[in-house]
Amino acid sequence: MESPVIVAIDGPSGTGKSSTSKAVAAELGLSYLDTGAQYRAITWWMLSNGIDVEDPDEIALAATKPVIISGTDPKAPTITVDGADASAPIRTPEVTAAVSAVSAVPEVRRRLVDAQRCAAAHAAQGIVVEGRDIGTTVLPDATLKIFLTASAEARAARRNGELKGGQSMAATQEALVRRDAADSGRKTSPLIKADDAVEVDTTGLSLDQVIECVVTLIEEKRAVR
Ligand SMILES: Nc1ncnc2c1ncn2[C@@H]1O[C@H](COP(=O)(O)OP(=O)(O)OP(=O)(O)O)[C@@H](O)[C@H]1O
Ligand SMILES: Nc1ccn([C@H]2C[C@H](O)[C@@H](COP(=O)(O)O)O2)c(=O)n1
Repeated sequence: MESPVIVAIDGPSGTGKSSTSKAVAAELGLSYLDTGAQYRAITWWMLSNGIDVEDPDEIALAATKPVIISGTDPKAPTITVDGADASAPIRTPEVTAAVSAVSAVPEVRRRLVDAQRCAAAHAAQGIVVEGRDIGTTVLPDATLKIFLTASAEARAARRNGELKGGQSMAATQEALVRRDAADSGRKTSPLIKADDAVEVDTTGLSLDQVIECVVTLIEEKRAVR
């Protein structure tokens, strides 16, 4: 029997990882895992429980306390923390501002990477997993690795479209670039392209074109297995 297809999609913020991964997984009948949502969920728990998110030792001591569960249906992904729906609170500006610091703590990464590998191992039809270190660390034997990129200007414009004008383009771009620098500069599992990943620059592509490109790459891999 053919082994399930495992797709790793990494890249900086706003390159289209979530939108692409969900659509590709839904089209091909695969599971979907948003690992950024898990780092956001643990960050939300830390902020809600009075943990100093500037103190890596305090974060490390608390890292195993919250119970984080991700639902992997690409048409209705879910995330709960200690049984409560966390899908809205993990998207607040407070969580976005703190998530890079929390996700740089090795104890946080260890527990989430274990959960991510477990989800991939149990996906009977295969899975699309998106994040920052999926191809390099979490699933180094993935069937296909994609690294999405886009200019900082394009990414800021996309984000501002979501924020519906609440922030200037320059401020959005500055926040994106600062988060990328923190995620790329950390010691443990930094954001970096895996040597064997296919880089797709999405700057001049529509979302539908990116989805089509990734589906084609997966079909090509499947055809030669
Ligand atoms: N190729 C594209 N062209 C235009 N808009 C796009 C494209 N890809 C994604 N978008 C839009 O850009 C925004 C950000 O996309 P998405 O959330 O998928 O990015 P991401 O890489 O997962 O970001 P983050 O890492 O911050 O979660 C969304 O509003 C999405 O609809
Ligand atoms: N595999 C991952 C996924 C995410 N992170 C961290 C770094 C990001 O800034 C943050 C939020 O991710 P997003 O929801 O914007 O995709 O989570 C990570 O370190 N490793």
